[in-house]
Amino acid sequence: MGSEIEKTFKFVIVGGGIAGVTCVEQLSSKFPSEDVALITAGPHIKAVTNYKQVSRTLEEFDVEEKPFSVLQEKFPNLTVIHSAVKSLDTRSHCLETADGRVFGYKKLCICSGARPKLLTQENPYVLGIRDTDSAQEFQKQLSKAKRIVVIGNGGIALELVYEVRGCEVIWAVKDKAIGNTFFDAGAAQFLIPSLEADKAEVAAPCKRQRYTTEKPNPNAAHTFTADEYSRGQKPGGVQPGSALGPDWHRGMELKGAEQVSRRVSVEYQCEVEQILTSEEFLVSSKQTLKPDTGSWPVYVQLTNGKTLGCDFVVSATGVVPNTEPFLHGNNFSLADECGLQVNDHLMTSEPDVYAAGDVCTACWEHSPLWQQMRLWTQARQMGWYAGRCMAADVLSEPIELDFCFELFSHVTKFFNYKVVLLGKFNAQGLGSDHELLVRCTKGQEYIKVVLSRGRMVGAVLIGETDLEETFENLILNQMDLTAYGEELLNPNIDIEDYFD
Ligand SMILES: Cc1cc2nc3c(=O)[nH]c(=O)nc-3n(C[C@H](O)[C@H](O)[C@H](O)COP(=O)(O)OP(=O)(O)OC[C@H]3O[C@@H](n4cnc5c(N)ncnc54)[C@H](O)[C@@H]3O)c2cc1C
Ligand SMILES: NC(=O)C1=CN([C@@H]2O[C@H](COP(=O)(O)OP(=O)(O)OC[C@H]3O[C@@H](n4cnc5c(N)ncnc54)[C@H](OP(=O)(O)O)[C@@H]3O)[C@@H](O)[C@H]2O)C=CC1
Repeated sequence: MGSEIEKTFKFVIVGGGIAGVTCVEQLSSKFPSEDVALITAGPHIKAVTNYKQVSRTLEEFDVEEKPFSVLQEKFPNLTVIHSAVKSLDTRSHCLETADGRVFGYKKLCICSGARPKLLTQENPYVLGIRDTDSAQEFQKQLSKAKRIVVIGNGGIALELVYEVRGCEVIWAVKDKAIGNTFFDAGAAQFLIPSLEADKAEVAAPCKRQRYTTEKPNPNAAHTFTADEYSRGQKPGGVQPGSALGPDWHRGMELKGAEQVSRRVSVEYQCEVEQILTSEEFLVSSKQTLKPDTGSWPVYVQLTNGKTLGCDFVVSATGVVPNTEPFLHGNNFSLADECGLQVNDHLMTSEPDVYAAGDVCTACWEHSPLWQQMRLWTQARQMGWYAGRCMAADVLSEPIELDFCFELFSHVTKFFNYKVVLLGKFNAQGLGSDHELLVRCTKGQEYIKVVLSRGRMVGAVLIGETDLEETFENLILNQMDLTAYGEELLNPNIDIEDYFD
């Protein structure tokens, strides 16, 4: 590092997303007389508001994009540094920002999030969605589009195919059913009619977490390349921001150039073979490819033999943790998907360096009912727990793994239905050692329970089932339910009262 250390802070947190901000709040309030710094590349911070613990593990909260001043006014001991971290030296305990300043730390927490794992880099016709700016760029491109191709079968794809209007959407998934990341084929079958129905006809709106942003920045229309994200660069004067979250599309018209309502077709069990420009397509179509009608700026060749022209491709194909600037010259252990490995105290393999949220990979021995998913709730829980672990370390106090890591729980909304996922909701890791109970009322609810050796280990609840708390208890207390058999889901038995 070239420059002199400008200041050494007791705690430095990198990243102004949910994980980083929650960690900052924890430490700034616990140590009001110590210097705390938040270094973040994005132009805003994410603040959790209206936090409510719904049950032992289920929580609800809203997220708001706020200016830095909100945090600084709340915590006089906090300094917010608006710049990307460019390099880290864990031996000398200091880091350098993109604007050339060097800061020291006693304890560091890396909460730099993740970036879209795009199918291909640097192709202007392949978009990813991560933050407010990339969502606005998507909206801009969509307003001129007649057809888009969405690749991926997880959260973003599920949201987009349902929300986009006025544009034909072709959705290509690797699997036999939609929504593979969140549920099974049965749930997919329950949800599929919603894609065909018009928006107003389907499930009644449900209460859920909200996401609000500052007014859009008119100069902020820029799609960040993965490289820009990972290096925290500053293209066009703007910085990569933190990830969007629930209801990010609310108040944002996701409308294409056509006068049609929702028009979605699904291509199952296929992947992208290659993405071609119109020129490449013309050349190859003369040889082997079967031409699609019309002329499009970009063509997607799928492994099922189809080649589809479209205005642009959305690569909703997961995320890759933003570890890049921190690794060089240090000795961080990385997980397969490149996350910073953390132990049950959220410590990385480097001394005094912690990590939380999307950037890290939970490498402790998990509770049999919990798994990591890169979600808003887990980012908040990890940020909060990392702050507590850092505090305990400084105070030489013992600390046990927080209860929130006992049971996986996620509340969200897909196709306008409330969706609750608990424990091993997709029988993850159970092999054949499980049985499923399912109750489904078309257009109303889908309930699936995963049982292993007579005990409930997971559940998927779609619709207003009101069963989440009862099932959460049954999963946590591991009661033997063998005697109840299929009666567990008998609609004529009020299971809530029964197990109360
Ligand atoms: C479109 C979309 C919809 C989603 N919907 C949901 C949902 O409905 N429910 C749900 O639970 N989850 C959802 N998620 C996932 C959720 O938003 C993320 O898991 C969560 O926000 C991650 O928080 P984080 O703090 O770890 O990272 P981020 O929010 O990505 O924050 C990372 C921060 O680090 C900063 N940063 C990055 N690199 C550097 C650097 N080198 N130097 C300094 N700062 C840096 C960034 O500017 C940013 O402020 C969604 C994600 C997306 C993209
Ligand atoms: N409501 C919610 O909870 C929401 C949560 N999110 C979160 O935001 C983040 C980003 O969302 P998203 O991008 O949808 O990520 P997800 O991880 O949810 O889904 C990625 C999907 O893309 C598939 N995929 C990966 N690589 C390829 C490829 N090369 N070709 C075709 N398909 C591929 C994956 O399949 P496979 O798994 O088989 O690799 C998976 O189905 C995630 O952490 C997600 O959890 C986003 C929106 C809503």
